[in-house]
Amino acid sequence: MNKPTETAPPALALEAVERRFHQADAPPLEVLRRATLTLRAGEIVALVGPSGSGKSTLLQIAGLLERPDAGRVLLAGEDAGGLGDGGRTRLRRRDLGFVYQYHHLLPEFSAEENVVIPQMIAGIGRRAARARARDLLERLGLGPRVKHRPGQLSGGEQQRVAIARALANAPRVLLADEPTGNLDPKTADGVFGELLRLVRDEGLAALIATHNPDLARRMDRVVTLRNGAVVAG
Ligand SMILES: Nc1ncnc2c1ncn2[C@@H]1O[C@H](COP(=O)(O)OP(=O)(O)OP(=O)(O)O)[C@@H](O)[C@H]1O
Repeated sequence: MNKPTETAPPALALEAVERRFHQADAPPLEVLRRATLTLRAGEIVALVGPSGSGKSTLLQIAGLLERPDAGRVLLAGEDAGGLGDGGRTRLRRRDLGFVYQYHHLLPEFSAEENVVIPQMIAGIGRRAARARARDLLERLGLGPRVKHRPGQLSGGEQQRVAIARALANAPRVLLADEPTGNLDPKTADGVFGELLRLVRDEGLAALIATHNPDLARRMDRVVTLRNGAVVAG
């Protein structure tokens, strides 16, 4: 196994991240309180905690989709805090892939096109993008389905396409929010296994929020959030 050297910066680091939401007639809601966590290259980490503990908010901030009120987010050692919106978009496109509970695939495009399009947005030529899409979809067992549109695929197949799309641009870090939460338990188990295998094969780091303790146990490490603070991990 390729071990990163001790001096390599973590793939993702959150340092004392705070996020609060203002409320009309009440003190601000403190959603993240000095949340700190580090993902080493290739490490797969479960993010768990009760409903409302701040998991989705933390993933939004780690994914550079929201800014923290305090604290820092570093991707491969690069501090996203000092960047403008353009720089953050560049970093997000280069380093991050996302999988959500609902797949958000483009319904009028085939499975293959759904995986090709984000690559073309990133400047990759159509031929290379198509080869990458085919490879990922085949590795997810979707070889015979690449020309199907999302509406012609099962829920598990749609979520596999969403996984291929997230990995298409070879990100450094995968962020996932209940990636199999919308599937029945048996399908969820299979899709989750595929996700873990592909993430390991590609050597990515991953931070995956889940309510499912069985899925959390299959990851390298578990980080627990309670009331917006990291209490274990
Ligand atoms: N934009 C917002 N404005 C106000 N409050 C918000 C906003 N986004 C999230 N919250 C609040 O922040 C808290 C944490 O929400 P978050 O979605 O991060 O929790 P979670 O751990 O992902 O929950 P779940 O497991 O139910 O998905 C909740 O109390 C939520 O109502």
